[in-house]
Amino acid sequence: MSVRSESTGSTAVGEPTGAPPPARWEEARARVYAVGLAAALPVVTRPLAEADGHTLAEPLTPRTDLPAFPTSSVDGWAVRGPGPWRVVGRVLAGSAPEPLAGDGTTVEIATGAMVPEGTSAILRIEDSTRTADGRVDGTPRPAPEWRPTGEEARAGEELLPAGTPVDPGLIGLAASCGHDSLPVRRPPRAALIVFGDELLTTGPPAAGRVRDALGPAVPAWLRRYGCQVRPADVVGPVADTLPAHVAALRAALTGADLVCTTGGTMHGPVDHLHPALQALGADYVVNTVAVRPGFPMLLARLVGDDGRARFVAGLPGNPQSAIVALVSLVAPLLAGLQGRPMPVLPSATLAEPIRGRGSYTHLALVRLDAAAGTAHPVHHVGSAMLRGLAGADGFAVIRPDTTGEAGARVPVVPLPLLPGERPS
Ligand SMILES: Nc1nc2c(c(=O)[nH]1)N[C@H]1C(S)=C(S)[C@@H](COP(=O)(O)OP(=O)(O)OC[C@H]3O[C@@H](n4cnc5c(N)ncnc54)[C@H](O)[C@@H]3O)O[C@H]1N2
Ligand code: MOO
Repeated sequence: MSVRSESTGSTAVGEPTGAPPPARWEEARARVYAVGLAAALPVVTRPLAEADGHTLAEPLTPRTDLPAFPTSSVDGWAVRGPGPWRVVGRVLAGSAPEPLAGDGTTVEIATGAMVPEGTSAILRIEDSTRTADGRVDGTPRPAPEWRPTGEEARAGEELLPAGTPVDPGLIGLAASCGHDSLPVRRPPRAALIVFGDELLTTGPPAAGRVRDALGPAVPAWLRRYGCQVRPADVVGPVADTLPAHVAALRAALTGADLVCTTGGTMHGPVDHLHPALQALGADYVVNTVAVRPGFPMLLARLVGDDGRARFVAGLPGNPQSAIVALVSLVAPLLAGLQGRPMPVLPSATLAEPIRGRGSYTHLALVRLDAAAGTAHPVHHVGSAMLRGLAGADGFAVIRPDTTGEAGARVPVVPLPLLPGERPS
């Protein structure tokens, strides 16, 4: 069975004669997002405390009005009619009070307590005095001191759409809406296979051998995109033979929704990824992208025995190119698999010029100045280097057939960094 491709046309640079042309960068992203969404992960029900990092599979709606009952926002006196008021009781948070039956009566009320029916105002404790005969007196402030039913939301109102990432803010809101659990799409399970006999997994590079920089880093990036990656799912370096490639892919595909591989994406003497995908009967979703660096990146799809799609993302061996492939293809694929919207790219103003790469998109590492809204090119950005990337926030997108002039507004593909990881 041969590997089929969704694109057609003439030969690309670095590809064997007869290979289809590389996909345009935007088009490749749109295509992988669409296939990811079509293969969106199953919906499961998770208790709130275990839902962080999942994705809402249905809109979030409150089970009741919010608040569900009129709620005092102060400690004070719920009064009825004009004062002074005779104290007839007390209502604390957590109980359903009797109505205030007669004018001139009051109950002591705590913050968060349900306001008794018949209440005309709430007088703050600090604004109140006592008359000689023990009645409460004072002037309620003009603004209401309680939160009316439904002030925050109405029962059944859509608060957040399906596809929203579940974060601690959403979890708190869901709890206040009365939910015990949520219908969510589970996080994607990812695996990594590192190819390359020249790679060392420990010690300094020497004698023609380099350190595997991707085996330790890619799982951490994948986790930032919401994937679960167990240590046992990181495999390699796998021997540079076709049977070893096929066996490693087959094993990884049994448990993972997405298998990333590094290296071997070209057609050199020990590049076995393409023949291995062919042996497994995979379809190409994308096979090479008109982007520099990262051109030989690919995404292939296999259908499992259960009828569900699994994906193989071929990340080029050059380390920076591998990360370009992650932000270019893997990020939109994972968004689709999780049923999330296509990531919207922020834009920034180039502080310095960045050259174009002819008919290819150029992804150029930049540092962002959030306050100024500017992007600053970094140094040491060769595709074999990681020095520039380790100090960058993301990649400026220099579109095909353009030059990034200083002052131009360009999209930026962010690295999935956590707050505080690039202090200025
Ligand atoms: N004839 C052509 N050769 C190459 C072309 C081309 O267009 N025509 N493109 C170059 C580009 S661009 C890239 S990117 C690489 C991609 O090649 P592979 O994906 O097949 O990767 P490898 O050949 O296995 O390795 C390339 C390079 O990266 C180093 N490497 C690999 N894995 C790791 C790792 N885990 N950690 C650190 N470094 C790694 C490897 O030692 C090589 O130096 O192809 C070009 N060739
Ligand atoms: O495009 Mo390669 O991916 O430059 O290093």
